[in-house]
Amino acid sequence: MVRLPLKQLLEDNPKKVLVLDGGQGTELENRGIKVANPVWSTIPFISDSFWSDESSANRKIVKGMFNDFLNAGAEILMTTTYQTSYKSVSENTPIKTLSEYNNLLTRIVDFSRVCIGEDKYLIGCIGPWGAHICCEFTGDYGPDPQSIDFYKYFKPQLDNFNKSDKLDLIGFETIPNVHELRAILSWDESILSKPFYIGLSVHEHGVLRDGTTMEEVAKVIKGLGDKINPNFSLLGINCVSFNQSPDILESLHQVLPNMALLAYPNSGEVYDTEKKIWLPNSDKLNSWDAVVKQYIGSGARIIGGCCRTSPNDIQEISTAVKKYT
Ligand code: MET
Ligand SMILES: [Zn+2]
Repeated sequence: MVRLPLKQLLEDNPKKVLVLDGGQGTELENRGIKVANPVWSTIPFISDSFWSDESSANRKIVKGMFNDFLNAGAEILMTTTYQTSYKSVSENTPIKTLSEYNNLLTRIVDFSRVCIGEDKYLIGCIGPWGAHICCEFTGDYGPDPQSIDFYKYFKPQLDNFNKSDKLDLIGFETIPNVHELRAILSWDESILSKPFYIGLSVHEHGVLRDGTTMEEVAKVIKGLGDKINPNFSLLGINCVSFNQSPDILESLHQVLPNMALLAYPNSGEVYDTEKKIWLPNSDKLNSWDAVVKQYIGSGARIIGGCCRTSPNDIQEISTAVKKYT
């Protein structure tokens, strides 16, 4: 095995902090792929030419993105499968059957693994239920969130990722709603058989997008006691406001001091989910150097960037991680 199992790497080296990549979806957009569509960054993989034509322009773009994140210092990278749920794909693309869907996911994972090589860690990225109706930044899951069948929504993607030996970790990203958090944490090893993390979508005032406090989040986790799935490896925040992210991570650390954390904020620009555009961040208060220092002090073990962060950001993160570990 070229890579130590990720959990072992983190446990055996308590000081090790892994540098994650940046916002793949927005980075693909910067490079000319139109991601503003219902399957978002899955779009380049939907066309047959991506797979049949080795010199396809989109193939070069995706490869180039991974390359630039690697050169910037990323040691753990994600598949661009944030909006690749079976529901989103089968409702919005010509891919309709479960077997075509599995073929798509397997091809994406295999391609991503080839792009990053055997020595880097690969995360199978899974967006929240809310992503398919654009509410991961409001957390508004409708009048009856407790009756949503989250497992039905996630199962096809999970089943595929669980089986993949090319993936080291499953990442549930941008989870904005406590019912969804509870659902994911209720799944045992028969449902989630690979190490996984949960990235919370947190409001700049420090509560989950649906208003749940970090104390309540901690209560959900502590309440599970030893029933918690042993594959639950890290908790953290992603796509949260850059400026507020150190305080938010610290508040999570305060309530869950023994939990390995991860943080990958967005650039601070604000996403308009209707128009699918980014509105500028008028005042960037901190540097990556300062932010990374605080994250590490708050127990972060994986640090990177989310939407609108680029290889340049990852380079700055990587420099800061080296400085503070
Ligand atoms: N990992 C995802 C991406 O960069 C996260 C999106 S958050 C809206 O595309
Ligand atoms: Zn993001």
